[in-house]
Amino acid sequence: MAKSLALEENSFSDQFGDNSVMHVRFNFYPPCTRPDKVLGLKPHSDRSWITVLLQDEQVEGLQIVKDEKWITVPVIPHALVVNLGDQMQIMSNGIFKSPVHGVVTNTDKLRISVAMFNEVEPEKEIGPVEGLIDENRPRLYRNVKN
Ligand SMILES: O=C(O)CCC(=O)C(=O)O
Ligand SMILES: [Fe+2]
Repeated sequence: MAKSLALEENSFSDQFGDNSVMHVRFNFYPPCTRPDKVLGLKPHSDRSWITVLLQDEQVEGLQIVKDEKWITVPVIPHALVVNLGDQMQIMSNGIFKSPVHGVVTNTDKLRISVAMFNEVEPEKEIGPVEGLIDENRPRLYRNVKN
């Protein structure tokens, strides 16, 4: 990803710290009689730098905002969904986006997913890579900790 922006290969990974963390969350969405009223997971963006998601093989539910519209992420058996999070948006000074997404419920089927969040070391400050800040693209984010 760094190379695709003509940066040194380790420009982002240098910011991860020696003790970067991975959190894994198992999500269970029971069937719901009122999917029009009840969300499985409210709209959010992930704070990670990258999230790898194993969706339920049979039941759709994940939606993502693209061009101001909600679109359903299709279920592709044995495929992983790779999603960028806020830490990558910050380090890339807004070039890589951390999309807003959420999960809708289903009237008659339960749904399970497994999300793996890769995050920088908790006490490490991250910020936009210097090479991505210039007069045309000013610094969009201050330095922050996880
Ligand atoms: O269940 C899903 O497909 C998405 C889960 C998710 O966005 C999350 O755990 O942050
Ligand atoms: Fe998420």
